[in-house]
Amino acid sequence: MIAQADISYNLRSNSPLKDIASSNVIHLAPDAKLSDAAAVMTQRRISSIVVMNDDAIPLGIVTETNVIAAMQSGLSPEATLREIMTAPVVTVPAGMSCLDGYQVCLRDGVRHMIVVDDQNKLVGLVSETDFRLQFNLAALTGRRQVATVMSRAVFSVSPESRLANAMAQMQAHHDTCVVVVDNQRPIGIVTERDIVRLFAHGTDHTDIAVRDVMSSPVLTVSLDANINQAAETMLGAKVRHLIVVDNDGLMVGMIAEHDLTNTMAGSLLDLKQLAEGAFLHTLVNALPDLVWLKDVGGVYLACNPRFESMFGAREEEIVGKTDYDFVPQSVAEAFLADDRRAMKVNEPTYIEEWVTFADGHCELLETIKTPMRDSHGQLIGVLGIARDITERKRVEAEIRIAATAFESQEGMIVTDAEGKILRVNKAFTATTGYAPEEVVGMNPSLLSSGRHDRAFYAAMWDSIRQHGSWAGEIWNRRKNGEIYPERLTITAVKDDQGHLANYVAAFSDITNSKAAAEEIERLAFYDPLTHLPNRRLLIDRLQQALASSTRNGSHGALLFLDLDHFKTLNDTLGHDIGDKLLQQVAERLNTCVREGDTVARLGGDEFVVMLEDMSPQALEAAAQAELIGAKILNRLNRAYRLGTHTYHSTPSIGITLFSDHIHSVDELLKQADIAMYQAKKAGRNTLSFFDPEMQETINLRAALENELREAIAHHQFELYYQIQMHSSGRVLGAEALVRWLHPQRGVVQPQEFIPLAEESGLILSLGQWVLEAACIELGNWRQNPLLSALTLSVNVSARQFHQANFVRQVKECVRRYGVNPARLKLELTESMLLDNTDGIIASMKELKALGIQFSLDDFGTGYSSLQYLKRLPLDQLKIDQNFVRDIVKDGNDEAIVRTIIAMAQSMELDFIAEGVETEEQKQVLLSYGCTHYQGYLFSKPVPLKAFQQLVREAVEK
Ligand SMILES: Nc1nc2c(ncn2[C@@H]2O[C@@H]3COP(=O)(O)O[C@H]4[C@@H](O)[C@H](n5cnc6c(=O)[nH]c(N)nc65)O[C@@H]4COP(=O)(O)O[C@H]3[C@H]2O)c(=O)[nH]1
Repeated sequence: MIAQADISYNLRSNSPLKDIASSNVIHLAPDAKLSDAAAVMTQRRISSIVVMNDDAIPLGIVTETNVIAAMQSGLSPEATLREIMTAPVVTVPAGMSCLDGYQVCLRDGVRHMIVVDDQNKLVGLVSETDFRLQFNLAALTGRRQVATVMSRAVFSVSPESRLANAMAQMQAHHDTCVVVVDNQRPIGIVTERDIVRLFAHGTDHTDIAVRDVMSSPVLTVSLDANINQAAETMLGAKVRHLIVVDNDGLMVGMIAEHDLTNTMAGSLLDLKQLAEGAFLHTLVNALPDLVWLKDVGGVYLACNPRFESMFGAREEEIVGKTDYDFVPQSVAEAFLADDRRAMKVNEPTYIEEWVTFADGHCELLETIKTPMRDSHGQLIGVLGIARDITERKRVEAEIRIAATAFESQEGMIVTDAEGKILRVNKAFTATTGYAPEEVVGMNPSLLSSGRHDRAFYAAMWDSIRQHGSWAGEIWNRRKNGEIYPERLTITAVKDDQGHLANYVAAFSDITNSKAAAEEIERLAFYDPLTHLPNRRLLIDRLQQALASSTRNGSHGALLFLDLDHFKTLNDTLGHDIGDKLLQQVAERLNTCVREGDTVARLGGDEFVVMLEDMSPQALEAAAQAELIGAKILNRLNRAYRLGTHTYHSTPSIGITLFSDHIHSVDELLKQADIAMYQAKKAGRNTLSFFDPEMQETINLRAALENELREAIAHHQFELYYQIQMHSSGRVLGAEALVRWLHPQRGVVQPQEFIPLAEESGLILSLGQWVLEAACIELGNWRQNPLLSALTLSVNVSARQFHQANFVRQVKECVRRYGVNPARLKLELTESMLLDNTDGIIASMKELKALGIQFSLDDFGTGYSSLQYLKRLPLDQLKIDQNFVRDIVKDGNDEAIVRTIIAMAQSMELDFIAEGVETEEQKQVLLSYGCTHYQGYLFSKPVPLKAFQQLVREAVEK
């Protein structure tokens, strides 16, 4: 236990030597004489003299012992100090602690210590007394009795003994004094100082009795006195030896100053060692690190509690064992290999290793293995200290990851809570042009482009405050002044206490992606040829316009434009020229409307102009729309320069108004389209407003188309037969005419559905059905003598004939139903023969080769030239009923009929007049040589049975 009071000794023992060294050092030059030294010692009552050169460097020391040794060896008093001094002398630095200094004294067996400065120059001299006084060790060891410290083997002489003899004894025993006793009672003492004094006075010492030189009376101290008292006595009498006597005054020993100091200092050192031991023990046990010591053979010598937890065993269970007793063999071998390496390289070795503890958890340990040696330098084992660095490594890894993430492709800014920039990354510099040192400490607002108003930033900071982050697109400014768009995310970062600590901003320059997005938008929403909004964008805007007109009650208008005869331009001058016209039309349209209005191209030659914010009054709005429509008509009517061509184009414009959500976008577009169609019908190059009645017609048509589709699917058709007669009353054959047996409406005439079937394409399946039905019937006729010689004419529509597989269809029918091909007559119309003439002729020839006949219907209504007709492999011309109808009254028609007949005759074609209703007509025709007739005069088209009856009646006549 260290008493509070002892701490002061401790502190004093730590004070530097220069504090206790006496600076008033008696010194002589090395050339000084032995006699000088003895004289100085005697005069000044000192026991040593420092021998020093002119530079104040101590060269040696001359003590009383040196002087006496010189005397005994017979050296002349004239001998120099260089010859007798102790050299080299023990010097210690002035900054060394008193305790350490004293330990040097003990180690080197010297009683004086020369203290030097950095340049090795003399600072002072420290004696044992100085140490003792400094340490003030009396209090520490005051209770110890003199008996425990004194030396019992005291050399003593009788008063009559010769001094020479006494000196020889002193030298032999390395004693500094000899006690003169008389019957064991100390009566005097002869010290080195006494002898030196004699020498200084030049007294011959060889034959003097000690009684004559001894100091007397002698100072004694009793056996049971404590050393404190002994020390005080010595100090008071300025002596260095006390004779210890028993209660009877008989000498039992001697105590020297050296004994006192040594004892006291020894106590102090013990104390220090004790304290150091306790300190080390506490330290090692309190350490969070694992600490252990193994001998060279790997046997545990010690460990701390933390280490105990690794093996799950107490220190006493670990000591004396090896790693093999606690961990798997491979691990033990690895541990020992590290130990051996540390011992081999003889310096601390660092190892990082994952270690599994007894309780199963793992730690990453950073282990330092240090070879340990004893005070003689002998290797005694390995000291291990291991620290858990699991968390540190994790944090390091996180930091590394964070650092890597920080240096990402995105620009990063980290600010403090006040918004001052703390860090930026390389991507930041690459994007903004600012080096880190230019922005650290600044506010990120230095990047502001000026494109956003206060409200924008206020909303941004509101979001960060409320939700902890903000993300969006922002315009910023680079160092070179260029403004660029970036996608920015700002996140507020809080510390462990939840206080705002930083803001982290991550951004990427989206100049390129924005341009790409704009390009994509352009492609998605704009027509690449004219750069006008396309249908999608128009629909989008129309929806918005509808919503806003509903809100504010204003009208809007849709103008649907179609360029008249655009197809002809394309076909004649080519698509490039057509495209040029479209581009110029687009430009002109744009000049006709206001900023907020939309000009769109739907495709082909169709444009739509959408006008907004027109009058809430329908009539007024219509007038406004008409005005714009007229303006457009006017502009588009002006001549176009298309390459080298000057071209005139006219549009047909349909207009419809809108003011609320009653009509959908699609309905409105359809209305405008219908109106445009009306304009076309009205002669083109005009504008027409949408007429609801027309829409009704169109709706009906649409309904009819659906019904027709159904009818085809469910075979709601029947063939009627109109008889064809010879002027002789002989039946020639019939024309098959289709009828729709409508479930509600009854028999529907072909005029009501054939044109629609043609337009919608349904004519293909309908035509196929007719052909098959006709062939089935013709097949049946073949077996019937009444009918087998008759010809059946079947109407074939243009679209039907142009089908690639039409010839095959006909052949297949003829084959399947056993038709005599010569009895099948296909009726073609003149108009259908205008396109792809060569293809048609080829098909006709192929069918004709089978024996199938061809009749040209409606002859005379078209523009067929004789030249052209001559190329067709026809069998018959049909004189259209329009000419027959008025043949009796109209000279014109009569002339036409005669011409047709003449043509047919010249081409050696058969000919038949249709629509013959009266006997008169028949007679006129007959007078021109026309002997074949079809018409109500003979019969209307009738169902099969009725037709057969007709034939029967005709035969019977
Ligand atoms: N006023 C009057 N009319 C007469 C007289 N004689 C005949 N007709 C009518 O004139 C039309 C003659 O047929 P088309 O010119 O081929 O004209 C046909 C033909 O172009 C077409 N058509 C009829 N059936 C078919 C068919 O199966 N396929 C195709 N593609 N078209 C057909 O429908 C048109 C009309 O057929 P329908 O209504 O049956 O009308 C028939 C017939 O009833 C007459 O003396 N006076």
